[in-house]
Parts: sequence; structure tokens; C-alpha cells
Amino acid sequence: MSTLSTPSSKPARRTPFTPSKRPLSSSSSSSSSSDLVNRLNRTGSSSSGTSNILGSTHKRYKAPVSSESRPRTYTKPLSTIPGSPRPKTPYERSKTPTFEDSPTSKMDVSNVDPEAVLVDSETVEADVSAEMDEAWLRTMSADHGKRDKVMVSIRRVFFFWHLYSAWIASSSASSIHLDPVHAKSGAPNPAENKFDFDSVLTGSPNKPIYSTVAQSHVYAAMEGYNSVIFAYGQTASGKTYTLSGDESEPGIIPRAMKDVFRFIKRNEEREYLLRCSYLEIYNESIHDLLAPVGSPAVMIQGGGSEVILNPLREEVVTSLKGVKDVLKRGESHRRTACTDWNERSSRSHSVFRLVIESRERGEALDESFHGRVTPAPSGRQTPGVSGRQTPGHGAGGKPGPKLQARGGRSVQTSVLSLIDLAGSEKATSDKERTREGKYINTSLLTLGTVIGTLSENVAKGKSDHVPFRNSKLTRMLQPSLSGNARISVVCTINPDISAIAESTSTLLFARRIKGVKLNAQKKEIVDTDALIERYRKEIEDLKARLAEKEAAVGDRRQSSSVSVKRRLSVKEKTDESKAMKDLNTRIQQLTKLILTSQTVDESSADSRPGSPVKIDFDMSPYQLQQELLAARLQLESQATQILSLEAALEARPPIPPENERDKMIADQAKVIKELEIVVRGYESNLGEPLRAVREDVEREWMGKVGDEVRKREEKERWADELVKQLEKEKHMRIKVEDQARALTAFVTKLDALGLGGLSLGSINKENESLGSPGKGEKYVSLLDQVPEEEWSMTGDFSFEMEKVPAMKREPFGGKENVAL
Ligand SMILES: Nc1ncnc2c1ncn2[C@@H]1O[C@H](COP(=O)(O)OP(=O)(O)OP(=O)(O)O)[C@@H](O)[C@H]1O
Repeated sequence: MSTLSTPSSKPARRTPFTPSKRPLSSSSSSSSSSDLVNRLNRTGSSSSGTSNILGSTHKRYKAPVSSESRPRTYTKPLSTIPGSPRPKTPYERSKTPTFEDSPTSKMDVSNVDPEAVLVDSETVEADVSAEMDEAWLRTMSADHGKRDKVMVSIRRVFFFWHLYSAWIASSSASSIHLDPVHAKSGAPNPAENKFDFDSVLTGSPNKPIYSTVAQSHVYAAMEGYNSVIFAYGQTASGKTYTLSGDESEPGIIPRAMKDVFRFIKRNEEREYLLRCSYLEIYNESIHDLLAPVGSPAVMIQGGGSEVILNPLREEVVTSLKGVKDVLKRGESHRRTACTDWNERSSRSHSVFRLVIESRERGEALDESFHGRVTPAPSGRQTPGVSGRQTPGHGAGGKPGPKLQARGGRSVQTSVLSLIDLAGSEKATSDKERTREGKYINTSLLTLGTVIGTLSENVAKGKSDHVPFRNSKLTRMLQPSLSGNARISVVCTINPDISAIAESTSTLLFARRIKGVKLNAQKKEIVDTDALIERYRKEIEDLKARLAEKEAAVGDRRQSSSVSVKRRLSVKEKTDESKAMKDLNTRIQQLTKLILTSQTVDESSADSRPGSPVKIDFDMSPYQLQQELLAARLQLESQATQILSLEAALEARPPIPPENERDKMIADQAKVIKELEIVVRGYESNLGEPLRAVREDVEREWMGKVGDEVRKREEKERWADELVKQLEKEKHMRIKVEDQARALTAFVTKLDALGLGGLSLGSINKENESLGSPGKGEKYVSLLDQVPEEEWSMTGDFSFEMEKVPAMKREPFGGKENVAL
């Protein structure tokens, strides 16, 4: 924990929005408070009531808060040497209420009018103006926001009792390697023993660390980029010393805060709204270090690039002193304890955030637009750790106002996050410390896995799942690690031989995080109302100029005067028509821009249905009135809709808090598992028997169906046979009929020749001489024995017919003894 130095004296300060410079008291505390009260009083006209409330309580806000005011059970250890065993001291957060523990403070963001607490080059404390390295700033500003990789630096501590360092650091080569003597002592692979980074630093002074590791990121945050700086390393390796430092060697956080105000001091064009929050992740739950003891844990809502921390107290700061107070308060609430390695070991990951909102200064413009500017909506949006817009909260989750884009001036929003991670450690001799250590190690392991997956995805062009949700730390850092922030990591290394394995692990983590790709973007909110007004004015001017030109052309044509009517040269004509064309094009462009910015404005307003407005500048006043009426009606119907939606929202069952949701998800997973077991049981217990029954039924019926098919096929064959027989019979009948006709003709011929008297007996005799048929038998055609109508029904009788010699057959018609 650091104790920040307080400047001893302060020169005069200016108040915002007033040209007059009013000297203030030299006491930093009173100067701060009186300055604030004065400013609040001055802006009272625009923020009715706010100034009075703040004015009446400002003394409480200004009361200094020291860590001593919080009784702690922590006792100072005997030794301060890291690495040597220490007596164990338990700790706990103070239960004694102080004014900071009240549910709300004067500078809580929900209590202040943002316009009254802006900081600019005139109001910023003068003591921060020193030590501005302009050359450095110019070099660095060229780089702001352009880095697409994490900046990784190594800090190797070296204490006098470390007679010897196992790690040889080269600051000039920005590399560090293990002394070959120890190459086998803990390093996994000799080739892995040399590491190159953006910078490698040694020594105790914190100033070079700050300027190398953090300064460019702080400036990037001031210029609108989200920035994250964190320290990673084994326990007692110097992370807190690097981030917070001590009175003689302030660390990154106090130096960064000083630079924030320096930046404001030298930047005369912008004004700033600064808000701080301070939280810690202890045993996988998030605690607001600025909230009263016993406040509910902070929840992480949303996911992906939309991480929201709620409820999280945000305090507006207007001076370095204000930031120091906030830091002191937060640090007094941090969980630290004596471990075997560190007399004051951080038992949690701590995150200090500064939300920076800024816009161009411009009071004159503000006044001209004052009547039109929309008042701050109640659902103020402030960025989460990542800089994404999340619902901003003051004490108790109360929303506060935000800095408004005004007079055409856009508002830039960014977040500077300074993170002191708890150190990885082996099991300690204390049970409670070991339990904490497990949480710490698990979340650091998850951070390592997340970083490893991210850099592997980049290196191999993959998109493997990144387990951000496996720990609170990685979930909170997800938007930043996913790319929308500039990140600088300081990895602290213990030079001791006994820590070679841990130091190697830290260096491997540092090497992996180098591979994470970043693409930080500035976030800017544009005042579309003002832009539209500007465009409208420009259109009017252009239209007037165009009308002038057209009138001039008309005059020339109509004029009888020779000098006026003189013929224009080709060039003059071309220039004139080009000028008119340009004017028309610009008018069209501006009209389009108006439509675009209105559409953008509407679509950016959350949950507001888009209703693009078309502006026709040639409309008559009557038409405009009609439009206005229609718009009013639409507004009314939208208001009704909003009311009914609000009612529906209230009627909706409340969204359970995160731990309950996790429980519900776990319960549902349990139910799904049970159902899966039931389904499997159904398959093995019921599914199998049912399948057997079906197979039996199928077997039985398949036989029957086969018989039936066979029978049908037989019948079809039989029917075919019958058809064939019938065809044959028909054919035979035609043949027999032909023969009958021939015989009749023959008999008729014989009759005509007078040979009809031949007796049958003579024929028979003749037949006998031929040897067939037998004695006494007559030649009778079988056809004569079959009734004519049955011919078609008889079988094949061609055989009998063929036996009948052509000349001896009986005539048809049943005639016996026919005389031949
Ligand atoms: N570069 C340094 N120069 C001088 N003293 C240092 C340096 N680094 C660390 N120390 C001292 O070493 C001790 C342990 O350092 P520190 O608490 O910063 O370690 P840490 O990594 O934050 O440990 P933990 O993870 O347990 O919180 C402190 O007393 C600190 O003052």
C-alpha cells in the first residue's frame, strides 16, 4: 500500500468558465474544498439545488481520511525483508463506521452536477505543472493508440541481501537470461532461458519504471484510448511496490495521477470530468473498496465486450488531493496479510480505475445552444473497466449524470485501469493464507490460459474458445484482453536462486502475453444537434449565394444595357456554371449529412425505435406545422408505448442475482443429466423389449404376406394360360369353319354332278378297306358331338380333327349317311 505525498503549498487556481482568476488558500485541503464550493455555487443557476446541497456538506467531503482512522487487527511485523519468514498476522476490514462508510459521499457521481466539477488547464492545481518532458511527449504522442501489441516489461528487484542474482538482466538489450550455472536448477529447457521484452529494468527507483512502462499509456488514456497497466509476478517480487510505491518512491498509480493533472494543465483546449473507482477481487468475489463495509458484492453483468460492474461506487475527483484521498480510503480497505514471504502480502487483485470524460472547451457556443441541449438522462452511461459503456452508478447503484456533448463538441470517454495482481505462491504455513493462495493461483492460472489461448489464436490464425468466464479476473478483463485497450504489463522477478522456477513461469507468462493482439479505438460521442444546426446554417448561406448568382444571370439576360449584356467569355461562363454546380453539390451533401447524423443519433439511443426524419427546406409553414403535429402525435403514441413497456417491465419477474443464476444454471444442468439418465434407462429397459415384439410381429406377418403373394402370382399365371387357350380355340374354330365351308361346297358340287346317290355303306366299305376306323364304326366328327355353343369351352381338339381324312369327314350339322 502506498502513502501518497501531499504538496505543501499551492499557487492560485482558476475556476472554470470565468475569465477572472481568484486566488485561493494555500492549504491544499481547504483550497480544494473552497474551490469546489465556489465552482458549485457559480454553476448553481444551471444546476438548481445541487450547489446548495454540496455546499452545505463540503467540509465532510474534504475531511482527510487516513488509514490510521481505521482500526485494523494487522500488527506490524518485525522484519521487512522479503523472502524471510514472518510472524503471521490475521486481518479484517474495519467495522467502525466512518463518514466514508456512509451510503453516499459528496463526490459520489450521482450527487454532483458534472458541469460543476469539470477540471481544465485553468482550474487544475499549479503544483502539477513541473517536470513536463515536452520532447518525450512529442515522441510518445506519435505512438499513442498505435500499438497493436501488449507492452511487456520486466522488473528484476535486487536487495542487498541478495548477494547474487540467478537472472542476468541487460537493460540495453531489453533481455534477461538465467545464469548458465543454474540452467538446470528449474528452467524447463536451456533454450528457454533467454527472454526478450520491450524493456528490462532493475533497481529501486520507481521513476524510470513509470516513464518506461506506464507514461505513454496514461497519455493514451488522456487522449481517449482505454488503457490497462498491470503488475504480474510471484509473491513478494515487488508488484505493489511498483504500482503504489512508498512515500519516498511513489509508484505508477500516484505518478500516473499526477500526470493526469499535468496533462490537463498543458491542454488548454479541453475540459475534463474525472471519476475514480477502486475494487478488489478476493476469493473470487468482487468488493467495492470505496463502498461502506458490508455493501453487497459487485456483480459482473453482461459478457464479451459489454462487461458491466454493478453496483460500483464512482467518485468525482477534481484535484490530485482528491485522488489521494480516494486511494487512501480504498487501500485502507484492501486485504493484506503477513505471509511466509511478505510481511504485507496483497491477498486480492486490486483494480483502480479512472474514467476520463473530456470535451473541447467553448462557453460561447454552449450558451447559444443552451436552450436546446437535452438534459442528462437518468440512465447515465459510464464505461466499465474496459471502457465500454455501462450503466454508471453512484452510491447504492444510483445513476448519475454524464458529461454532455455540447455546441458541436464531441465527448471522449476512456478508462485508465491500474491493476495490482495478487502474487502466485506456494502453500504457506497458515491454513487461511493457503486457502487464499489457492484462489489467487487459480485465477492467475486462468489468466495464463486465457493469454495463452489468445496469443495462440493470433499466431496460428485460429479462433479457439477462450475461457474468460473461468475466473472473475479474466471475465472483468475480457474486453481489454479482447483488444479494445492499450495494455502494459510489468512482470516482477525475484532474483533468488530458490525462486528460479517461479521466475521462469513469470517470464513464460510475459512471453505469451506479448503475442496478444490489440486494436484500441477512441470512443467519441458527437453532439448531433449542434452539427445539424451548423449544417442548416451553412445550407441557408449557400442557398442565398446560389439565389444571388441566379439573379445575376437573369439580370444579365434581361438587361438592355450593352455593358451589362456583354457576352461572357467561355472561361467566365465555365467558372460561373461550375461555381453554381459546386454550391448545389454542397447543399445536397449537407442535406444528406443532416439526415445521416439524425439517423445515427436515433439509432445510437438505446431501445428507441428509429424514425428517420426528412427535412425539406422548401416546405411551406403550413406543411411544417402538419409535420410537427404528426411528430407530436407520434411522440404521444411512443410515450404510451413506453408507459406500457414500463408496466410490463415492472410486472416481469425480477432477474435473479448472478449467484442465484449460477445456481439455477447448475440446477438445470443437474435436471438435464437426470433426464439423460432416464432416456438411457428407457433405451435399455423399454426400448429393447419393444424392438423384440416388433420383430416377432414382423416375422409372423412376413410369412403370411409371402403366401398371399405366391397365390396371387399363381392365379395370374393361370389366367394368362386361359387367355392363351382361348386364343387357340378361336383360331381353330375359324379353321374348322373354313373346312366346313369347303366340304359343303364339295358336296354341293357332287350333287350337281349327280354323284349324290353314293350310299354310306359303300363309303364305309371303302373305309374298311383303308383299315380305319373299326368295324361298325362311323366316321363322326368330334365336333358333331360337341354342341356348337360349347366350342369355346372345350380344350384342344385339333388332334381329333387332324385324324379325319379330308375326303372322309362327316359334314357338319349332324347329318348322317350323307350321300356323296
Ligand atoms: N524494487 C524494490 N526496491 C525496494 N524495495 C522493494 C522493491 N520491490 C519490492 N520491495 C519491497 O519488498 C517487499 C515486498 O514487495 P511487494 O509487497 O511490493 O511485493 P508483491 O509482489 O506485491 O507481493 P504480494 O504478491 O505478496 O502482495 C516490500 O516491503 C517492498 O517495499
